[in-house]
Amino acid sequence: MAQFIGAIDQGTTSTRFMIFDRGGVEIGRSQIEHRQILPAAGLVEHDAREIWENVRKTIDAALSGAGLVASDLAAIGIANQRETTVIWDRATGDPVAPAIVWQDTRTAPQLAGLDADLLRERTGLPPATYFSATKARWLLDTVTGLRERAERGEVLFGTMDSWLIWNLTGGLHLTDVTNASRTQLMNLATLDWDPVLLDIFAIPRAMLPEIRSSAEVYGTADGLGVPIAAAIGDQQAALFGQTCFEPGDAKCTYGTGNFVLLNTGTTPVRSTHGLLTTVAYRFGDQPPVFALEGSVAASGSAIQWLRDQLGILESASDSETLAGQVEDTAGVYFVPAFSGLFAPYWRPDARAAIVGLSRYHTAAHLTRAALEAICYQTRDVVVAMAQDSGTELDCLQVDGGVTANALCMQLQADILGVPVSRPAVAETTALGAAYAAGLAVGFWTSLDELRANRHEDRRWQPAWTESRRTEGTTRWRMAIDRTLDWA
Ligand SMILES: Nc1ncnc2c1ncn2[C@@H]1O[C@H](COP(=O)(O)OP(=O)(O)O)[C@@H](O)[C@H]1O
Ligand SMILES: O=P(O)(O)OC[C@H](O)CO
Repeated sequence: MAQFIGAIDQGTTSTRFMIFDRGGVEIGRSQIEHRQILPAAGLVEHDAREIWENVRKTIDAALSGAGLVASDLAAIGIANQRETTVIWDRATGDPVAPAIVWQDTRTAPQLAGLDADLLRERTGLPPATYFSATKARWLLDTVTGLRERAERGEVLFGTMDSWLIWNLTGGLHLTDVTNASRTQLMNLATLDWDPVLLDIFAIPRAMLPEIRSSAEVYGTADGLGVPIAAAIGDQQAALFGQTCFEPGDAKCTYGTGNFVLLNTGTTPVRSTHGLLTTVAYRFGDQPPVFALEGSVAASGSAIQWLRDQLGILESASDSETLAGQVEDTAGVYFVPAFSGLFAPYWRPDARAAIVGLSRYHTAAHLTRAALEAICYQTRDVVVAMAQDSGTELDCLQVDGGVTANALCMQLQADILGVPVSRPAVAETTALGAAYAAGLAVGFWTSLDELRANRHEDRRWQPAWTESRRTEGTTRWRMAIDRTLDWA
């Protein structure tokens, strides 16, 4: 059998292809950033064609960089940014419009009048611009003739997993259950498209992909001859890559946003504190495993904003050096509600605010406030999770781009009041997709094998006093209040 597994990690800011061996050790990688298309305030788009080209380029580059060929891969798994919506022409394969990214808030007017209780009951999700349903509807209502073409089955809807599977396999139209659970069109009880939801959002069923499990052979990648054996939303993939296989296991991934997921086992737990109920993974015909999720829209993107829009950082990693020049934020709080506030607040009317500024403050204070914001937002969802599930974390397992920032991880332990643990393989999203694909083709045969692959790289202990933490969280909450009722 081939000795390696490949994983596509198609994220919000970049696309990676990673190659792992049986011990979960990285053997090769390639990564390409794609354009963030920001046509107006609140609008975030991607070029799906560019993303597909980057997938092809990263596969080729990672293989050649590692001195391997496609036949060295036993399978490929896909992890992807979720909710981002692509509609493409079935005959030509061309996207009909730019992909609408999960952070995009253009569909806020659609939220008025939606039945929140019905949506939460059927989908585990509140009404929000975040999910795919309003985005697909917006395209169908806005692109001339698109609705009629969708009803005739001439155009297809998909999240990034579907778009990539379609292109990789030369025309299979599939999604996995974790991605489908983020469209707001799938019923959590039946794990199928729900006719009532399709009616509410006016989505023709003819354009929807078939829902499959997260780990099974869907088809073979054209030109590579390698089975595509997993598709899983990137946050669920990170949960899997962190080996959070038992109810009560949780992780936080810090990328463009923050995403805390708690494995709740085979029974979905309904949130009353602003969290999402979502599918964590489903393997073949085994029962699905569910998760509670706290999704935070902007975390690493606040660092990108300081870099790209304000120009006060050369690179994201400079944030650690700059913020380290000051002892604290000297009373500054930065709430990066660029896309409104997601969990646990769900306030599309919120917009970002920086409060507490005086002439004394410098770029260092602002950058430190951005790092603290990443951590306060995680704390907000961890607190909601404890209220919903009764699970008090004794340690937070972390991964994602921002965890390279040791100062930020120390602040996270300080603000949370529990230790923070980073694994040796920080690319847990790609690793989770690789694990799922490897299990599907028998490359790995048990979860214990995967558990044995996890090693801690570094642990941060809380250093703040309880009173400093209380003061910080109280002021943070006051800053949150100042962002509301704005958009
Ligand atoms: N050293 C760092 N300190 C703070 N933020 C960082 C650092 N390195 C990367 N980031 C942030 O992490 C994000 C990229 O992380 P990644 O896991 O690749 O995200 P995604 O999967 O959303 O594309 C970017 O928003 C970037 O600003
Ligand atoms: O691409 P990431 O890592 O920012 O994750 C995005 C999430 O999947 C959005 O729900």
